Amino acid sequence: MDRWWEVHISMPYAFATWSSRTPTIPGSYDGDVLLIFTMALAVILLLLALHNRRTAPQPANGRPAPARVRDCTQEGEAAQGSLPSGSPTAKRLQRCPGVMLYTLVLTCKIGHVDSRFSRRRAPRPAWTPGEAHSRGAMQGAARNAELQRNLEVLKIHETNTNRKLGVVARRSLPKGYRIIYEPATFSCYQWGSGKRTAVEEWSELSSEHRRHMRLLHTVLRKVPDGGKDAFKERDKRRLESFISDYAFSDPQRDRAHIYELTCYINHACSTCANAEFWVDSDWPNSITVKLVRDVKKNDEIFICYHKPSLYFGCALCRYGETLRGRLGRLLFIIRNLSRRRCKANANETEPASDDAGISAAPDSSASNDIPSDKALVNS
Ligand SMILES: C[S@@+](CC[C@H](N)C(=O)[O-])C[C@H]1O[C@@H](n2cnc3c(N)ncnc32)[C@H](O)[C@@H]1O
Repeated sequence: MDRWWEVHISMPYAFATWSSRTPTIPGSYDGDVLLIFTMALAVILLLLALHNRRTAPQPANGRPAPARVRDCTQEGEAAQGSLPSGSPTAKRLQRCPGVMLYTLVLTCKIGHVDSRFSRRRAPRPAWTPGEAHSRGAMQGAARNAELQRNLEVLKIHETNTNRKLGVVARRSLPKGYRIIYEPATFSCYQWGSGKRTAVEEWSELSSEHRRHMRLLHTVLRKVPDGGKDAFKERDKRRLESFISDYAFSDPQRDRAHIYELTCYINHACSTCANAEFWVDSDWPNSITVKLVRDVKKNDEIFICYHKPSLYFGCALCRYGETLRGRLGRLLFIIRNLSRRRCKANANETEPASDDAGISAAPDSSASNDIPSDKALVNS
């Protein structure tokens, strides 16, 4: 087969792409099965290719096989017909770039996803938005009261999934209930107008305000505190990526706004989301979040992000999840399993501790990332 190596590369990818677009049934694991199958297929093909290379017939004169460097110089000759197309060297040549390229692509793909997880995580803050307010003392009493009202019914909590933190209901709430009303803590131009002003706006904040935002969002701790001059290209990218991940746009789809509590609500598709939001077009661009169905105590709140380029898809039915999202989830499960095993070994003799008592947090059987006393619960 002349284009043998192309089959190696394209087949698993075609399958993986197809599987990532296949809609999944809510609550089923067929997406994971397809992914595992795809990866297994890829590994089998790779092993077959390596096996074929090893078992390729040796030259009759018993001399050792020529080195790959030599093979590669002979590639041109083979292509020009000076080597017989059926010779072992020519066959090996056909396989070598395919296998190498295939391994490279697969490694890059997996490595890319893995790097998101292997980055050293900043320690979780032991604060609540309420506490941060009182520490920062940058907001008026009215704003504090509003935030307090939000926190009476909601809390930020570890979800024990690859979604990390999420917002959970403290008690049962009826459909139509306004769970959040809060003004933006940070605004800038990010989309629409084509200009990005995140760095300028960040630099113009008072140091008290920046400190407050750092307390709220661990990601921002790596962003320099000083003025614009202190910003390197990497810091600028970090700030802009934070805005892209966490900000809500105003109705004009122009300015981006960061909210203290709403920023922690995770995404579900418009069919599965149990809440909806809207942003006021005028300053201070407050956001309102309202329930569109009844929720029980400890249910996680989901809104639809309405963003076109999401890779993670719906948290409940997984609609829109891409291959990257699936691999991310798979890696989280693998890492969590190994972490649980390590913890179990370490605590073999110690009595099991009572966890946060959040029964409905998704996958609550899995180990908690942060100790319960440090969970972001405003009790
Ligand atoms: C606005 S933040 C939500 C808070 C976030 N979970 C945290 O711990 O900071 C958006 C980020 O949460 C994660 N996320 C939100 N919804 C998700 C979902 N359905 N599945 C996986 N990850 C999700 C993604 O990493 C996304 O970039």
